[in-house]
Amino acid sequence: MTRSGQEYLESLRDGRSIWLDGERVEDITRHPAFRNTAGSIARLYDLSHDSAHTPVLTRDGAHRAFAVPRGYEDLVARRRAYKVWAEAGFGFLGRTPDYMAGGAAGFAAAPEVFTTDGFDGAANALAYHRRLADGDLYPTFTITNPQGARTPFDAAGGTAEDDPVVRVVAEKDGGIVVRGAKMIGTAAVFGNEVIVGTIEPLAPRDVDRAVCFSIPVDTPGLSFISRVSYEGRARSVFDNPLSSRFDENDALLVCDDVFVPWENVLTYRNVDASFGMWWRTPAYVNFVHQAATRFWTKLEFLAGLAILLTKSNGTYELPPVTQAIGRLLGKVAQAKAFVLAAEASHVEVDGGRGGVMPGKDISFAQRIMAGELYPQAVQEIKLLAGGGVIQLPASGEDLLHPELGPLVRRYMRAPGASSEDRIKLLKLAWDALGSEFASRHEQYERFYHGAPHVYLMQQVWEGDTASCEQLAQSCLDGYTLGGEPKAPDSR
Ligand SMILES: Cc1cc2nc3c(=O)[nH]c(=O)nc-3n(C[C@H](O)[C@H](O)[C@H](O)COP(=O)(O)OP(=O)(O)OC[C@H]3O[C@@H](n4cnc5c(N)ncnc54)[C@H](O)[C@@H]3O)c2cc1C
Repeated sequence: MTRSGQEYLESLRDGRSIWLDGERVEDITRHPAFRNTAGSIARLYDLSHDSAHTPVLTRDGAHRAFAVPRGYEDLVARRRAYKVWAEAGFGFLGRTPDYMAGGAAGFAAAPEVFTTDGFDGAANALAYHRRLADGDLYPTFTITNPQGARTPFDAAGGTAEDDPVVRVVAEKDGGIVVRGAKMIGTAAVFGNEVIVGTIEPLAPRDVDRAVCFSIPVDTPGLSFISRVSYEGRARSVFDNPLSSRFDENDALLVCDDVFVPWENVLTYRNVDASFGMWWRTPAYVNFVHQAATRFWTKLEFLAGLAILLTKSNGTYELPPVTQAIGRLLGKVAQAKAFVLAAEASHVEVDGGRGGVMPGKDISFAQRIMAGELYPQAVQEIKLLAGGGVIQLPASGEDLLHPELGPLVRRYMRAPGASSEDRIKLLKLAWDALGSEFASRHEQYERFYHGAPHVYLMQQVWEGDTASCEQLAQSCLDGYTLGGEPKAPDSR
């Protein structure tokens, strides 16, 4: 059964080890650096119990993202569910519970990928999916090795003993002991379970690092070292409307000799399965389905912001400004088209279990489009915004000050809008476009699905280079020096 927001918040009060700025955070549901975002996530859970949204968000009592899609209609239904939560966070909550839920459904669609010589993780992968769906748990993941420690540490001049990357250090009765760190645990501090794994290809000698497991966030020895909290720095919701409520957090995950029971282990000392679990199951493509829907929503929000901003600045009707809005709407349509096209080009999942997944080449290409398009859209809107987003009172409280308030109200306004409305709009715009929170979002959209040198190469390896090449070659084959043109081959 889906949980209520209150049940979700209670699940976070479990003694988890979260460090922020030298402080061990006692209760993230009450701490000023986390509580509003925890509340925003709780509202997502409550939406599942809102009769207007229940049929869209749930299926058989669980969130739709946990269901293994069996056909095109299921993919469309899942996207509609993704869209409801994406809109609730205006596209700024990337790792809502439905993100990894789709990944878990991907594991369940192809569990045979987890069966390897020496360790069979298939039953554990299915149990992981069932556990999450039945408990409506919030899963997240950390599958990136800390920069600077990617090659085996001893090969790079350190000792294997000092390797900072998560690795197996011992086998014990009933499980394994792991030690090391992973980056970047987005929203991990808000989750119930976290997957620790590896998405990059590993060399055969990396077997100690070739492990993937999921553990409860309050597991002894597991801690999270948070980056600076934008929510914690926010002055108020009026002053920082996005960062004060949608700061999903990023944290370094540290396993200090963590015991992991065998039933939580998905892959064990196997470089091929640890890599393949993301790529040979629909997990990654399912991630993109959620992320692409959220990205489309975020662009809708940004385009809307640009329209409101330019209307408030009195520039909306100027043809070059209207054209810039047209360009932004074109980007929105492009983002939407990737979602619809990936669904329309769905394929059956290998293994004959009857599952389907969004088309791989279009899903993979979405990462290229989004990583390039997001910074362009932000720049475009900043150019339209001008200086008003900077020339703002330090706090909305200035409006309430007995001496200063009347001055602000008199001199900071636009035709047809009160100074309060204009300041409110401009503060929202700067939080979305220029704040530290906004800057993190630019980095997020560029990197959260991997770095360009990885996904661009992958597009070539996985893409249909042959038919593109063949089409160009058929043109070349159609004429010769001094010869008669031939009729093109029918393809
Ligand atoms: C905001 C944010 C949130 C994230 N959330 C998560 C999360 O929740 N879970 C998770 O597991 N990961 C997460 N990540 C990590 C993300 O997966 C990685 O940042 C991404 O895979 C890139 O790896 P990297 O950061 O090590 O960059 P690098 O691989 O170091 O790449 C950085 C740059 O170095 C250059 N470069 C490096 N190697 C090469 C090469 N071989 N050839 C050419 N150029 C190269 C390129 O210019 C590249 O753009 C997040 C990242 C960000 C920024």
